[in-house]
Amino acid sequence: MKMFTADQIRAWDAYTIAHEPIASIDLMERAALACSNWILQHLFSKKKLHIFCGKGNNGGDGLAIARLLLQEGVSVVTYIYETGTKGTDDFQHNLERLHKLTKEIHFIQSAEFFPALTADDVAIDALLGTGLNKPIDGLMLQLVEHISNSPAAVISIDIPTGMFADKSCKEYTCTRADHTLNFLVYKLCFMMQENADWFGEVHLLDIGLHPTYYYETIAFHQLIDQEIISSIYRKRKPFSHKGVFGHALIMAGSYGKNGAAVLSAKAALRIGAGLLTVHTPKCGYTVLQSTVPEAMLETDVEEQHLSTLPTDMSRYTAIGIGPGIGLHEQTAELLMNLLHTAHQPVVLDADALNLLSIKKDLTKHLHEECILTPHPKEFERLFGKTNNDFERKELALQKAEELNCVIVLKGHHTFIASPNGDAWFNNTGNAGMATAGSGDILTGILTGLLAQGYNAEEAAILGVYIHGAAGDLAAQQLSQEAMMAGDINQYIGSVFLQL
Ligand SMILES: NC(=O)C1=CN([C@@H]2O[C@H](COP(=O)(O)OP(=O)(O)OC[C@H]3O[C@@H](n4cnc5c(N)ncnc54)[C@H](OP(=O)(O)O)[C@@H]3O)[C@@H](O)[C@H]2O)[C@@H](O)CC1
Ligand SMILES: Nc1ncnc2c1ncn2[C@@H]1O[C@H](COP(=O)(O)OP(=O)(O)O)[C@@H](O)[C@H]1O
Ligand SMILES: [K+]
Repeated sequence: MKMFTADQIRAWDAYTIAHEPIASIDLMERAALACSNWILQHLFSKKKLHIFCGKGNNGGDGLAIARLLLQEGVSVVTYIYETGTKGTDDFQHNLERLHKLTKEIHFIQSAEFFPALTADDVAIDALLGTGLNKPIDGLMLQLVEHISNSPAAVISIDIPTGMFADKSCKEYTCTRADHTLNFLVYKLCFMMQENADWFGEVHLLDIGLHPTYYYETIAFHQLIDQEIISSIYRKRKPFSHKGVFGHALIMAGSYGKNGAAVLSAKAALRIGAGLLTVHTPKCGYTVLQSTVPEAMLETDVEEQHLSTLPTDMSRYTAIGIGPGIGLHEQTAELLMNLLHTAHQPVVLDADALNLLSIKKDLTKHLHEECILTPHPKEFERLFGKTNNDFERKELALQKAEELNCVIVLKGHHTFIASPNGDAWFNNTGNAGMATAGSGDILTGILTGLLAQGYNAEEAAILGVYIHGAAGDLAAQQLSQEAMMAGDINQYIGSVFLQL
């Protein structure tokens, strides 16, 4: 699904008005209807609704929502943030219509006009939407804080007031919503960890804008969805043999961390690699042979850490390195040898990334079939600090282009930066995956997909999606608390059955 900027959404609005054609006020009515239906369906109608409106079109939505809910018999009081200036045309029009229906319209000119809000109330935040052009301050800030700090349930229309759709508002305050009713397509701001405390649960509402604009407009970011996955995923042909699905090599484990190798190895097999060899230190031998009998094993000459590449590297179609390998000097040499010689696709994770951040000049050996999978801390070690999540995303794109490799920046909405500038956010996965070993499984998944011939960008998109979707199924069955990383592997098969 394409993700548009606030400017693009505004242009889509204008395109729909011109080409459907439809009057702007009728478009606002559609948006308001979608919101009021959502509110009615989610039982908030049982409580008293306080609708706070600005004088832009976000406020216009609020006024129309007030009218639609009043017509359904809901108890509604409307408040208008008074600026002393006239509202937009659609705002004024909706104000006239609301005046005909109710006397419960109050104007807020100072903090004395703020209503008391109780736990039985619902506050609807229609103060400011995508027209925000500076951080909120003064009375607007006080009102937003009043709403956010109240015990009422808070629903923001389109976007919490004070949040910028396309840039950071980390230093500022926004409405703290329980739910945000976001129109049409996800905005960038909802992908960012730093905003998570503000927007609550985001619900996507279709307000029926013209499809042609959607199809013809280039988006800078995409949210990975079923359609994208179906276009990448290749079904197996009936006559295929195991040679077709590649030979994956996983280099993982060290003394006390051979479990990481087990998790990665199982994931590489579950995702469908034809053959798998695991390269571990000698101490991993019994662990691997007894837990992953499907895998072949090439033990290192060293007992406790990796030091030397396996003998015939040309056998492998894809390589994954990093889970549990530690930071031994000899392991760093192995990584250096690998990057100097490997022509195959390579996934670098965990300690391979930490070694890379110690020996940064090795990054010049990365190539377009390499995938780096840092979590935010590893990303920072590799590429330095950024001021906020938006800057970090930009840095990931810049580094992907500079190093000519795919960067998978892991998080709740994992971000995939491609060397060609493509930018993808993932929408599967849950907090149950914030548990030791989840990342090791992703390494195995990505290596297994590369071995099967998916290119690095395809493998990253498909792999991150399947990893999260398997995590979601595991959480449904076992709870987020009780699930363990190994459980993610158990549900990879169920995800394939749904593709
Ligand atoms: N597809 C669509 O697009 C559809 C969009 N729709 C709705 O329209 C909304 C966008 O409406 P919008 O453009 O009128 O902007 P909105 O946010 O209501 O207010 C702008 C006003 O706020 C002011 N202002 C700005 N920053 C401020 C600040 N910090 N503190 C105080 N004031 C500030 C600014 O004043 P100025 O600085 O220009 O004087 C300006 O007057 C969108 O979110 C959605 O809800 C639907 O109705 C239909 C389909
Ligand atoms: N709250 C969350 N929501 C979605 N996915 C998550 C969440 N927490 C962790 N994950 C996923 O789990 C994996 C954790 O990887 P990583 O941090 O390397 O963990 P580990 O070092 O334990 O293997 C990543 O793929 C990440 O996207
Ligand atoms: K709002």
